[in-house]
Amino acid sequence: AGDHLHARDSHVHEYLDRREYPQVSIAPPYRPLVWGDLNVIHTTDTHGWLLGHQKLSWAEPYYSGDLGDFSSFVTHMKQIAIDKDVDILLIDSGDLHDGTGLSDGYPPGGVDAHESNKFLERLPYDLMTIGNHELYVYADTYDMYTNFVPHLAGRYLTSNVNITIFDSDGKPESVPVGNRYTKFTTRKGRRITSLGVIFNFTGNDVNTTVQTVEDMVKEQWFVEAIAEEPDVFVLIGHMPVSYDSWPTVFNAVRTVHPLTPILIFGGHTHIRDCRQYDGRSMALESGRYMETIGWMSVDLDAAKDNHDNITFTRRYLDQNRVTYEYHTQTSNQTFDTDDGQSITRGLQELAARFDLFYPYGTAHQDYTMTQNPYPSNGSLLSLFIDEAVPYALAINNTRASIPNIIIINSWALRFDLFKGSFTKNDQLTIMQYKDSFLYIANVTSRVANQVLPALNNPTATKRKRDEADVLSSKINDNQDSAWLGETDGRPGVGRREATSSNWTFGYVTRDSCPDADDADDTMHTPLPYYTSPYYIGSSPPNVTADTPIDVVFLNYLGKEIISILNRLQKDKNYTMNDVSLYSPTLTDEILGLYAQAMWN
Ligand SMILES: Nc1ccn([C@@H]2O[C@H](COP(=O)(O)O)[C@@H](O)[C@H]2O)c(=O)n1
Repeated sequence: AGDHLHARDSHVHEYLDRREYPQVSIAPPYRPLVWGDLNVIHTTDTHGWLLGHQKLSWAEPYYSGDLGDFSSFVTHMKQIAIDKDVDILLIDSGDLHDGTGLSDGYPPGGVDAHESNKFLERLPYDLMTIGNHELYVYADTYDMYTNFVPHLAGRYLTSNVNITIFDSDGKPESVPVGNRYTKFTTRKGRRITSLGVIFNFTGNDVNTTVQTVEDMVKEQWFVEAIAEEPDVFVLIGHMPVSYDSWPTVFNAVRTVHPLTPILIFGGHTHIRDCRQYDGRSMALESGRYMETIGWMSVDLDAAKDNHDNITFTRRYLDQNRVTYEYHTQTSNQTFDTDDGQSITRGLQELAARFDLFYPYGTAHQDYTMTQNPYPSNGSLLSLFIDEAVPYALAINNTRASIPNIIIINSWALRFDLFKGSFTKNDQLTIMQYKDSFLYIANVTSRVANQVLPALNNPTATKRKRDEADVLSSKINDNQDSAWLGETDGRPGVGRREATSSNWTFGYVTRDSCPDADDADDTMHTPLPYYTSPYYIGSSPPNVTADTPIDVVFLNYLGKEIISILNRLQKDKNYTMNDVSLYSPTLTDEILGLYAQAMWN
């Protein structure tokens, strides 16, 4: 234990020294940002990645900035805006929870992201909104409502999300988590009206409410909020800018104000994306996990008193110090602000306090979500469902000798696993949900083996697959297809390790705004991308068709499994009463148990 603590402390100090000088060479942006008279820096789906990406497999070094660096960047950009005498806003589109040890590695009795959010409070956000990950667990929403939202002083917007709170007599009251809308005036005197909208999310916890976007725009408060014409509408939301409900909000505003400029900042699908719903609007989505910082600029003064299309620019910045120093014309010596450095130190201390450097073992290769096909040796999904879950669930389990099939949703896995030390933080970046494994006993192997194909069948999984297809088609749209030719016939091609010859790997975006190929701030070669099924399962046991086996699944999938079983057979009507807990082991413990046993 002494060695471990020593290693942990030296890790903190090494980190603080090392980060200013990236260990590998990374390419800088290739041209300055274009500024307008209103400019916006945008984050979304940060999911606790406040220390950025610290691994060396490509393209991780491109996202190696941390929230302290980002804070310094924002401070410099605000000063540049003052020097240029223009406006600048800082906006976030939600999903602060669920993603790394900083948000999810809290000790028993803690609340997800309570500590990591204290660092976000120190950034000068002008507008923020709520994501679905703020709504899976009531305690998280309540923590946002009580502790986080007040810091935004009326600018945390939840136009269609309520929380039910209880007074001392237990009397419930449903209230907006933040404000439904806000109106404010910028430093340069521009009048802005803002809303904060979430997509039609249905997985929220009891005592939280999500109103559909279609119903929201019919509300009297909405009609009144948009009635007065501002200089510009800035609509933010945890809602994808493509293939979702932004047009409903946009059209509701446009009907009343045919010419008012509209800026939209979306999120949720974790991609770089852009749309223009008309010539006087732009909608931007800025990726995920502190990989991407979005930039939008607009010339509003030129849009006054005419019907012309408005000039917008947008850019997807890689989140690293080289990017930040390039755009602020600073150096390693002049870049850091005191507050930025204090945020970095505080995050490192939090990581040490949560014991996030605790090593479970050493991985001898990378396992990826999308850079290797599923199934394959390099696929994280294969490692998880074929090896890690069967191993971890068999520990101290009296049912381990009964044949089973284990089914999970592949999106429960959230990030790649990289070669090298596998720590508590790595475990939580890959699988942070505290979902449990349930089972239904005595399903014949014949029926059990049909469950997975039926779940992945297009009719049964229409809604989920629609989402998945939209996402993967967007990702494919947004990836240069060049690598397909390059890697064809080399299915095991893995994530590249950092060497001088491959340092340009990263995002290659093609979005749906003008100059569609021109929005990435740094030029890259794309990494491989493979799609995988939404549901995956362990190998079926080698037993006869009428052998009774256990169907094991994540609690997240309970209702779907029951309804599929009832479609596949008519001998028994399954209900939740047939479901029991399979193992006390939760999803966020699986990989640590496996690594401890297999990677030491
Ligand atoms: N307890 C949970 C909650 C969610 N999931 C999975 O995460 C997906 C949502 O994440 P986004 O970042 O896309 O909002 C959801 O579709 C589930 O697959 C889970 O497994 N367990």
